[in-house]
Order: sequence, then structure tokens, then C-alpha cells
Amino acid sequence: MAKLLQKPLKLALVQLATGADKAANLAHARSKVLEATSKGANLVVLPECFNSPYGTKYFPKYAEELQPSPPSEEKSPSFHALSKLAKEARCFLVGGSIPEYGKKEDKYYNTNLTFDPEGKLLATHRKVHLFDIDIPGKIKFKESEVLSPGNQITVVDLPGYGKIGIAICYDVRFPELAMVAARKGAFLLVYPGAFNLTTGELHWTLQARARAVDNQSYVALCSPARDMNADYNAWGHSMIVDPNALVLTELDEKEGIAYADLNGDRIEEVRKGIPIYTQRRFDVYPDVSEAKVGS
Ligand SMILES: NC(=O)CC(=O)C(=O)O
Repeated sequence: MAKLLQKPLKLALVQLATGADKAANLAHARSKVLEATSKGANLVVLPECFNSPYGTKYFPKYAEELQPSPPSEEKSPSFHALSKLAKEARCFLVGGSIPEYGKKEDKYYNTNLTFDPEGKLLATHRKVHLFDIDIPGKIKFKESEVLSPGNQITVVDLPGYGKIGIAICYDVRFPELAMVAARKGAFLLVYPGAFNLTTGELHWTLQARARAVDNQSYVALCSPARDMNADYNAWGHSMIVDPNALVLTELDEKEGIAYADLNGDRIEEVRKGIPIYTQRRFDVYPDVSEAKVGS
């Protein structure tokens, strides 16, 4: 059987310090992605809302059309900056997420763009599960006041390596989505995300390790750095977890880059030791992996 991850891959998560200036955020992301590839990273991930502050009042102001017709660098600066950067850095680039304006639908989305080392767009993932929570005395957040959800599970092939599943932040809390991506052959589940000081401590690591142990796949969560002057205080702690739910690397709350070397043999070893992959009972419960995926 072909390996899920065909050759070793160096993964880097850029825990970016972001601010209110979109052009400055894009320039800063460029320097950190180039730093990661100078250390040998083949796949680099940016955080959720890396080009803007995170908050419903900011989404319309920062939103861009991703495929304006005719194509326009002015209308989609982040799309073009990410494409150029992937090509310059010669890496696969999971471009965190950015607020998107879908002109056709007249709706806003929280959207990831992923590029190959030639700068070609490989995948577009619109956050499927919007972050609508209300924890009295702690945090209330309602993305659905402004955003619309995406409707697709995203699995993308990185030629020469294998498939990865991509979803955004709150999506990590829905094991079905991860399970479908993993059962479609993803060796890694990637989540640009921005948990906060209430949910981060309790659930960030738990969710990462849970998705890894459920699926015996690598899991990566990439957060912005924490900014206590911002309206939303991100948890930070970007981390990479192995297929046996072991935390391979974890940052603190400050800006930084987390690296790990991923290896297909490790996935096989873990799945051989605890063979849940061949022990599922679809005569007892439904097989969620029959769901459709896109990229
Ligand atoms: N920001 C999110 O989408 C999710 C989050 O912070 C949480 O689930 O907690």
C-alpha cells in the first residue's frame, strides 16, 4: 500500500504577531515564511486572520474578493501576496485565513487559501463551523452576525508528499470533519486557529491531541501571537501533534515558529500498533467518510 506521506516533510507554523495594518501584516508574514523556508520547511502555515485583527467588526473592512473578474491585485492583495510568497519561498503555503467578500453571493467568509511552490492556488476552504459562543462573564462571539459558513470539507494533494486536510479554528471541535479528511487519506490535519484566554487553556491542546488520536494522523494548530492590546486575545501555543497524540512542539504565547519533521513511517507504526483503522464497525454505526470532499 502506498504511504500516506510519501517522503519526510518539514512543517513550520508561523505564530505571527499581527496588527491593524494589512500591508504591514502581509510584509511581516513574508519575512517569517522566508525565515521558515531558510530553515528547510517544505510546508508553512500562517494563522487564522493573519492579515487583520480578529473580530466581527473588522471582517467587512478587511475583506477582499478572491477571484475578481478581471483579476485585480488591488481588490485581492492578500491572494496575490500569498501566491507570490509561495513561489518566492518555494514551499507549500497554507495561507492561514483572511476575511473574504464573495461578490457573487454578496456574503462574507473566513477563508483559507493554499498555494503550491509555483504560486498556484491548490485549495480554498471557507470556515464551515462559525464561531458562535456565549460563555457568561467570559466571552461572547458571534461570527454569524457577519460571516456565512462554507459548505465543503477540504482535502488537498501536495504533489510528491500526499494529502492534507485543511479547516479553520472552530472547525477543529467537530470530529466528523477531521475523520472524513483522515479517512480520505490525509496524513496531516491543519487548522489555522485563534482560540482565546477562556477556551485556549481548557481545550486547545485537548482538541489537537483528540483529533490526532481519533485519526492517527499528524495535527497542526497555528495561532496568531497574543496581543493584550487587541480586542481579541489569541491563545497562541501553536503546536504540532504526532499520530499517537504526542505533542512534538509547542510555542508559548509570543511570536515564533514551530517546526517538526513529519514521517510516513510513524503513521504506519502507530496504526499497526493500535489498528483502529481496520477495526471500525460500519455495521453498527454509519461511515462518515462517505461524505464528499473538495479542494
Ligand atoms: N476562534 C474560533 O473559531 C474558535 C475558538 O476560539 C474556540 O473554539 O474556542
